[in-house]
Parts: sequence; structure tokens; C-alpha cells
Amino acid sequence: MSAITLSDLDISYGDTKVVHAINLDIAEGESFALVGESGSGKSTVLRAISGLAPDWEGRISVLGKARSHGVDRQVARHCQMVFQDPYGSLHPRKTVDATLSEPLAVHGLSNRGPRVEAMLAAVGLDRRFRFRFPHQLSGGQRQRVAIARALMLEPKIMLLDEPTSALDVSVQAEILNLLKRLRREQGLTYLLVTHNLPVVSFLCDRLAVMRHGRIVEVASVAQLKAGALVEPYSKELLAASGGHAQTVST
Ligand SMILES: Nc1ncnc2c1ncn2[C@@H]1O[C@H](COP(=O)(O)OP(=O)(O)OP(=O)(O)O)[C@@H](O)[C@H]1O
Repeated sequence: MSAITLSDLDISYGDTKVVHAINLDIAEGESFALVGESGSGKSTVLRAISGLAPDWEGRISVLGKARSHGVDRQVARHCQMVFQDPYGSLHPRKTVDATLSEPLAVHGLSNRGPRVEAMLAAVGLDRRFRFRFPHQLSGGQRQRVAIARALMLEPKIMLLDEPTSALDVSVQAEILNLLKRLRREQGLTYLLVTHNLPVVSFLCDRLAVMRHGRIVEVASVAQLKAGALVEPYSKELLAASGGHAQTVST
């Protein structure tokens, strides 16, 4: 089954259309990247899928079901988003425990304490972090908490918006390794936005290159690694990253 299908998707903010006629089909279990210059509409695509950019036309299907406009509980349950900035995305006055318990409470799920502890372990944080506040954590630890929060409802799909770009280089590699392991262990589908082609090579199977709100090329990571992108703009992006897409130091 497809995890995400986008058909003739246009997305606007007010009167301004910023994404034009996107078509994409992402398989369950696949890890797919959106790359392209700043402002090309990558984050907007994730926002429309998750419900944060409700002004869209066309069709968005998640796990075979058409998404409604506005709040869609099926999507909320199965499709979770992780943002670039773990400083901004965690509530400063909530402990890690409160942050991780909240999605369980909203969905009426019990056994919260053991579930929180199990998820902390899954993202590589020991139990002493459970009652800390965000300001008592490092950037990498905060992003682990943000990833744990996204996983609390056992989603099938993760929408990852530049999940490592706000972090120090050494910490980026740890988080990328964590995301790789979690995908393998939990059979997750990833749709990832990044500027960083080595991250795509490390974590993804395929990519779409976006420019001015349109997809200009869809390619496999094998093509990316071989430098075999076809469209002139994709070649420019590859050249801008030093002509290679392979070196994430993990
Ligand atoms: N909330 C908003 N209201 C109005 N316009 C917006 C809003 N968010 C983004 N835009 C505009 O939509 C376009 C696409 O932005 P988007 O953030 O999706 O690009 P992006 O490719 O993810 O860029 P970046 O890599 O810099 O995050 C840009 O022109 C941006 O200015």
C-alpha cells in the first residue's frame, strides 16, 4: 500500500499559491526526501499533509485514505511531524514526562508511565531525563524527546522537517543514526525535508527535487550517489554540495 499519495496538489497561503500540481507516491516503509532551494515549498508540502497548511486543492491520501481538510484524526494518529528546532517545538514549562504523556492522554491511552519509559529507552535517553525540563537538556537530547513524542502513538509515517539542521555537526550524526535505527526497528515511512544531500544518501531511498513550488525531478538515491541526476537544476544542486552526496560522518 502507499503511505502517502499526493495528486495534483496545489497549496496556498491566502491568495498566494506556493506549491503547484505536485504528484508523488511514497510506498509504505520507504524513506523519501524533498530537496531544493529555500522557499521552494518543501516544508509547505509537509505542513499540508499534517494539517498545518489547510488551504490546498487536489488530493492527499495517507495509508490509502483521502485526507480531509482541517483536523483529521486518522492522519493525526498515523502521521507525525518532527520540526527542525527542538528548542521551539517543546513546551518550556512541561517536563519530558508531561510532553510524552500528552499524546497518550489525548487519545485516552492508559499505562502511560511504562510507555514513557520504554520510549525514552528507544530514543537513547535514560530514565533520569523523564522529569527534566527542556532547558535542562542539550539540543540533541531535546531532539530525541521531540522524536519520542512523535512516536508515542506508534505512527506509521514520520514527516521530518530538517530534523538535524539546527544541531551541532557531531550531534547531527547521532540523530541521523537514531532515525535510521528507528525506521528499521519500527518499519516507519519517512518523508524528509533537507538541504543536505549527504543526509539524503544516508537516510533515504528516493528524492524529489523541488523548485519554485514544483517537482522538477524524482530520482533514486543510487542515481544521486552516482551523480546521475538528469535535470539541469538538480545537477546545479549536486554541484553546489561539492559534486558529491555521500559523506555524512557517522
Ligand atoms: N505561513 C506562511 N504564510 C505565507 N507564506 C508562507 C508561509 N510559510 C511559507 N510561506 C512562503 O511559501 C513559500 C514556500 O515556503 P516553504 O517554507 O515551504 O519553503 P522551503 O522549501 O521549505 O524553504 P526552507 O528550505 O527555507 O525551509 C515561500 O515563498 C515562503 O515565503
